[in-house]
Amino acid sequence: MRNNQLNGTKIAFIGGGNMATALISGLCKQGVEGSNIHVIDINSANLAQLQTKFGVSTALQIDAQLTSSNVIVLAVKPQQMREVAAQLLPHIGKQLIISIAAGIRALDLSRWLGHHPAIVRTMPNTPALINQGITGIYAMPDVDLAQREIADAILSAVGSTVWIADEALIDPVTAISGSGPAYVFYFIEAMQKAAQEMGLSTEQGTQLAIATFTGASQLAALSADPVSVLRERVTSKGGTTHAAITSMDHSGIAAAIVTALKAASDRGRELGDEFGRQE
Ligand SMILES: NC(=O)C1=CN([C@@H]2O[C@H](COP(=O)(O)OP(=O)(O)OC[C@H]3O[C@@H](n4cnc5c(N)ncnc54)[C@H](O)[C@@H]3O)[C@@H](O)[C@H]2O)C=CC1
Ligand SMILES: O=C(O)[C@@H]1CCC=N1
Repeated sequence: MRNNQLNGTKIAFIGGGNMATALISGLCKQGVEGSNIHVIDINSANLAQLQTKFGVSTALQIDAQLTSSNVIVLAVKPQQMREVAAQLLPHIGKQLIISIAAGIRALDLSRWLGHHPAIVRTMPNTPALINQGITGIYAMPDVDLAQREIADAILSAVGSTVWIADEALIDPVTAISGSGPAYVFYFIEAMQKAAQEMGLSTEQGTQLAIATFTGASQLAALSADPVSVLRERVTSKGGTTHAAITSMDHSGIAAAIVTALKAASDRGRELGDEFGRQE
């Protein structure tokens, strides 16, 4: 087993959708046995797929196997979290609870779970599907070191992790990297449209746009220079890039992006308020 931290750890998921599937796939690639993973979902088709693909055990509702797990990952939508916590409450013991839901605050989840102390709130993203995810992680003060290491090992199975000391900053993390893949896809879609309008084929536009994102991201990751310097190196005086960047500046694109990401972060906080208030 490559990930010794998780050796023998029994992990249960409530919610077996997109993000849970990415995490389970990453865990299995890390050598976690499917027999150590249990998934609860109300959708039997999702469960059948997970069972076939990863050899995990499954159930349509909370059962003894979930109760005997060491870690429970809550991977349902924020709107379902309160109801799931209520179902879980009578069955909960000393398990480490990891939530991946946007907005839902650790303290609210803890209260819904009878003041359960071991709550870790995380924000992964969909590149987890190809082991290139990045996850922000916050742990409540009573989560011990061994539990923090387990949480880190689970999320590291699908990419890298960034620990966040102040839970309020998980909403900005959600705005940057949780929702972030959608902004990148949005930009790629715009580049595809421009390519097509200027006469390139759909295939050519797609290939050019995606390879440019991959190459530029890798360059930014590997270069010792700041991203602004990398941008300046592309931007010849009086050249083509200068024409595009000047146009973007005139349209206020950078400022609009900052405003948009703040809206995402605000929405995360609102979700927390909306569901945290419910008693
Ligand atoms: N999709 C994304 O890019 C990201 C999503 N998240 C968070 O991950 C969580 C899950 O999102 P996705 O996987 O995208 O959603 P999804 O809709 O693919 O998965 C949710 C799953 O929960 C199941 N479910 C609903 N009610 C249930 C219940 N009472 N008991 C058991 N299972 C139940 C559904 O059948 C579904 O399979 C959300 O809270 C979201 O905020 C976090 C980071 C990124
Ligand atoms: O849009 C959402 O609410 C979720 C959280 C981050 C990405 N998707």
